[in-house]
Amino acid sequence: MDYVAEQNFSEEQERNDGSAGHELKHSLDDSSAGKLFVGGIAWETREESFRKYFSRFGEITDCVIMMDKVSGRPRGFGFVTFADPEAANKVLEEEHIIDGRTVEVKRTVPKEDMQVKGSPKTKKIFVGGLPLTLTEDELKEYFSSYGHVLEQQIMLDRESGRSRGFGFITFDSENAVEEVLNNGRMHEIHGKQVEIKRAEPKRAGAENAIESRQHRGGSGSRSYNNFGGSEGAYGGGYSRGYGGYGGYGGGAGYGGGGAGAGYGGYGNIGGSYGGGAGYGATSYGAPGSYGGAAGYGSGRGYTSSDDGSWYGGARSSASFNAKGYESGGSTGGARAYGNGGAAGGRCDVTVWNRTKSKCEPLISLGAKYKSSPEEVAASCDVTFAMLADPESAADVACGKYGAAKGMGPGKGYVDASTVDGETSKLICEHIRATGAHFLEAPVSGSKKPAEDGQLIFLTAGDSVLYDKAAPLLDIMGKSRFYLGEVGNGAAMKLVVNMVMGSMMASFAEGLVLSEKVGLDPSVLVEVISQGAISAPMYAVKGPSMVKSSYPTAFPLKHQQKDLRLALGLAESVSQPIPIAAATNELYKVAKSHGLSDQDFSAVIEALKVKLQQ
Ligand SMILES: NC(=O)C1=CN([C@@H]2O[C@H](COP(=O)(O)OP(=O)(O)OC[C@H]3O[C@@H](n4cnc5c(N)ncnc54)[C@H](OP(=O)(O)O)[C@@H]3O)[C@@H](O)[C@H]2O)C=CC1
Ligand SMILES: O=CC(=O)O
Repeated sequence: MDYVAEQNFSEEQERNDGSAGHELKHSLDDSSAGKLFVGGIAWETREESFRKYFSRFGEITDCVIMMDKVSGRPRGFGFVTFADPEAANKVLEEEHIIDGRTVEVKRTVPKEDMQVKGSPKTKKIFVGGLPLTLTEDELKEYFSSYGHVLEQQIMLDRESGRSRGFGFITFDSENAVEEVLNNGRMHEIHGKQVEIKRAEPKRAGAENAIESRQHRGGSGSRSYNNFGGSEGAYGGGYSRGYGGYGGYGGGAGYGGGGAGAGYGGYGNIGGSYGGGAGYGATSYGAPGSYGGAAGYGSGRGYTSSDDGSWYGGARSSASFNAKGYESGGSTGGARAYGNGGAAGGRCDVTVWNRTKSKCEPLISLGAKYKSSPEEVAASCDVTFAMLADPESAADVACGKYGAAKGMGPGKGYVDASTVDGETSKLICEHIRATGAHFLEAPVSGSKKPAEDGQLIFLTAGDSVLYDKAAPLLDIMGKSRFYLGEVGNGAAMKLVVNMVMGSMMASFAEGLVLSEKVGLDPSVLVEVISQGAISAPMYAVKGPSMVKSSYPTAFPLKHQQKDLRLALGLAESVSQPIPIAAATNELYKVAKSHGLSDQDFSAVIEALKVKLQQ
């Protein structure tokens, strides 16, 4: 039977992992009588107003709104502790609206109570944060001191065969599990702190996860995908509506078959659980991350109360329809098909692509088709676009039959294309002129992360649309950043891709040079993957680069476009970026050798050409 990690909740961990600079004044356990969990807090709510609101019920001894440690943004939930437990009881009797948003208040439960009530006895444990080089035998050896190990398992990435940094141990008795946990939740194995949790049958975990999604979508409340470390825990123990995406790493691999459900979670603890497709060998989105809301995208049963739409359809700038997505080219298309994506039945999808045939796979899965961006936008509440470049993005949004023509008050346009800030602002102007809202939302993450719902959205623009589109973004992505004014999302994306393009070029140089001096480039890939400069990108692309094979995930022409736009961005602030400038030249050479539509890793061919000359 498959298992998921036990879901329990530790506010202490939440604070340590995710609360920016808030002192932990007292533990969850000694304050639960007067302590309440508050979920669904508006992004704009500050601790001051939060405290003020609840102070009408009695004296508050502590209150906190949890912050995402990476983005510094609020995570949509917090805690308030009253000196008198009676005050907490009063709070629980009423409905609460803070800054225009109905919040959900629940009683907290002491951790040990929760474990007693919520943790069935089990002979199996989940072990997360394993050193990637640890073998199953070594794992067994460590735990054998606690009891007889019947089975040991380290989960491997399907594509690379590498450890995903987590696994399971099955003992022959439940006592052994208790022994392990009596020695603490964190154990040191081969010099690394690993996390232990009770495993429980997958069915329960999956149900929890689905429940979470339904709650989220159904209530239309904000999504909590950034809950990170305690996300799964949170859902399990408290309010399953808030982020309970149970388990580890999910997405592609473990849990598969629609049960990314079981293994999502572990967003921001830091470490390297290799969560989801992201950390596994499938992408280069978020090394070292636990995968955020991994599994989220891949779970079935999510229903959104918001209408949305995507442009896209395979290889298009399609637009999707309410409750759906677009797909677009390599990335967009993948999203629409991927893991129970819109076309997989969770959302109504309307698509458009200038090449209609590319929409066919989506149409066959139930998507509606409209014959122009204007028509898509007119029929949907939220329209997503993902176009090749600034020119096509502007044309599809602002052109003759462009989306802006179909927009109006109450609607929203989310542009996920990678473009420069100026283009984004231009599109924004056209959309806002109709009374609609605009959000730029370029993504980090390629075809596979898109399929697995593991994209990272870099958004900026109208926050009201950010909130509205959040449930849809969370189907497609594992995390989202809201970066303020239009242009900031574009800039962030360009900086990220500037780094990525240079990393790839440098890696390519290493491969070519190693071969030239008589080394085996495959060994170089292995050496790099074990050291401090390892990156999922190298592990994923390296083996095929060694074989001169470049299956397209991120087209080389787009990488060069991004470098070009990054150079423009740097120019606008007189910032020298000499590495990126040289890298750009290399990609230009690759393009001139007909490699535009190959994966950007094909940039290595430009070096081969040069060296031969
Ligand atoms: N692929 C990836 O890994 C990632 C891509 N991105 C970015 O996302 C965007 C899309 O990338 P990707 O899907 O890979 O690109 P593709 O080249 O695969 O797809 C581009 C899409 O744009 C459409 N298009 C191009 N020109 C026009 C035009 N003039 N009018 C209307 N539609 C047009 C194409 O239509 P048609 O099918 O008819 O040619 C196609 O649907 C790019 O900005 C890219 O930088 C961001 C992150 C990752
Ligand atoms: O923009 C490309 C990506 O992989 O991210």
